Amino acid sequence: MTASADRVPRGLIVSCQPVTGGPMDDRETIVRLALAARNGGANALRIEGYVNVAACDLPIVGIVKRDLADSPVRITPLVEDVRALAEAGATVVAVDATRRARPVSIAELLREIHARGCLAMADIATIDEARDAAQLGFDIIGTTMSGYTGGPVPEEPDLALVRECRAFGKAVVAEGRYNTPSLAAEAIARGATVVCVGSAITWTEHVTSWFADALARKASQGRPTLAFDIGGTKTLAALVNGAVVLDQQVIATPRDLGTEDWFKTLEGLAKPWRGSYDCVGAAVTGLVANGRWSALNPATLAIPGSLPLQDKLESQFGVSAFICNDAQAAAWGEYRFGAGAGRDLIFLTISSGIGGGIVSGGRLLTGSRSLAGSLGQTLKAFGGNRLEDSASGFGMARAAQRAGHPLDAKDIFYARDAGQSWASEIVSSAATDIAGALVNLQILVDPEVILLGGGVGRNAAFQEEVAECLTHIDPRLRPTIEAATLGPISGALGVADLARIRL
Ligand SMILES: CC(=O)N[C@H](C=O)[C@@H](O)[C@H](O)[C@H](O)COP(=O)(O)O
Repeated sequence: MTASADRVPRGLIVSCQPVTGGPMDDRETIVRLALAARNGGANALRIEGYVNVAACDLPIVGIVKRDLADSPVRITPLVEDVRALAEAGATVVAVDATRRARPVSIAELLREIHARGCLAMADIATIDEARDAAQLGFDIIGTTMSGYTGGPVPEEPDLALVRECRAFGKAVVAEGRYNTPSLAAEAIARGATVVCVGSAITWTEHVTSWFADALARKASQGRPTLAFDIGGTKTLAALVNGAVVLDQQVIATPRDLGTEDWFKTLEGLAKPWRGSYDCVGAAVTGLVANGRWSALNPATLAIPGSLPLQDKLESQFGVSAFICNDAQAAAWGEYRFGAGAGRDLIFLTISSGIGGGIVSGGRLLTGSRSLAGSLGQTLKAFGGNRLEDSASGFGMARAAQRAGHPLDAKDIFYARDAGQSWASEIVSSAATDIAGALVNLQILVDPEVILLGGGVGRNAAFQEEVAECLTHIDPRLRPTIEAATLGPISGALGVADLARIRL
């Protein structure tokens, strides 16, 4: 271990930075917070302002915060800040090391930190910034700025970034939104050298608001939610209370997605219910990540670019909004109010396309990129077609077209029932593909039940064919298949419930 690594604090750093201008924002209170943190087991402190740094006796990560007119960089932006912190006795000097416009280069700040005999900590937001900092020669990388360089601040800490930062062989400080002991412990499990906690320990205002908000949310439960389900063909708007749809309207999905007119159309649908709801949820086809909506398969719905739908809905309706992939929302709907009834489940909708959602351990799994459960996008073979290309309603219609029968899925089923062999072959082939995918899902996720929804998925003949394929599978690997029960309202019920949980 190098001499500098020896001086890096371990365990817990407590950030003692009272809310600026708040009732605790004075030096005496900072010192009291610092002493209390030390008595509780903190090994070091993160302190803002060189005067405050001088007043405390634990190893200190010192910073100076400034609001500059021409740069968004706030943490220790100037060489004179580094100097003052070092003179005040900081062990570590932390600087904002994000790739944003700044008055002084990161390299210059780093030189000064080391020249003054302090350890240098880079407060970064991305893995590329971490790499830059490691290459420049910083001793410590902190995830401090993750979530704070634009867009809505996430609720969870960036544990994935902690793990990635380990690659550079530097000490890693997990910092930012480690608001519970178990999240802090998880950061250590992911390879953090030390965890820095601020708000949850020293921001009385924040901790108080967490409790106050939770109580207010509870008090508002039982109020209706405005829910949308925006699919490739239909858009449904509903006023929902728990499992009950109080009212609903359905229109063909307008193609001017994301335009002002389109938002006006949504507002028009919800007009009769104005004033009756206090949050809005939208279940949408395609990919939803960080409140933005984009297309996974533009053939289903051509969503223009990456749409900040969550924020837009919030400003359009003036209440808190939540958006989610439609199949994931439907999985949650079936779990809360439908055939899932509290069981670990996978919900698959097989209609014009194929979507899916996973609920495990009482949580909707969305995954790191919100792809979890998107079965239709899985490849049948590497470089080959997606499952959706062959086994969906559209896929079956394409196969029928190739066989000289330009019919949709519904008519293909009629033809099959009428004994047409070409139709039987198409249905069997789709059912076989789906059965294989279901076995793989069972092995990968091992749910108690897989629920089939959508026009094709709920077709009795299709379900029989799938069941027939599964009889050849080892019973230990064979999934339990049931029909979903909520039908076209599952996504709206699910997203309304998710929106309310987050409220
Ligand atoms: C982004 C930024 O300016 N973070 C600041 C850095 O000094 C502080 O406001 C945070 O409180 C500190 O990072 C600890 O994080 P949390 O309070 O979430 O435990």
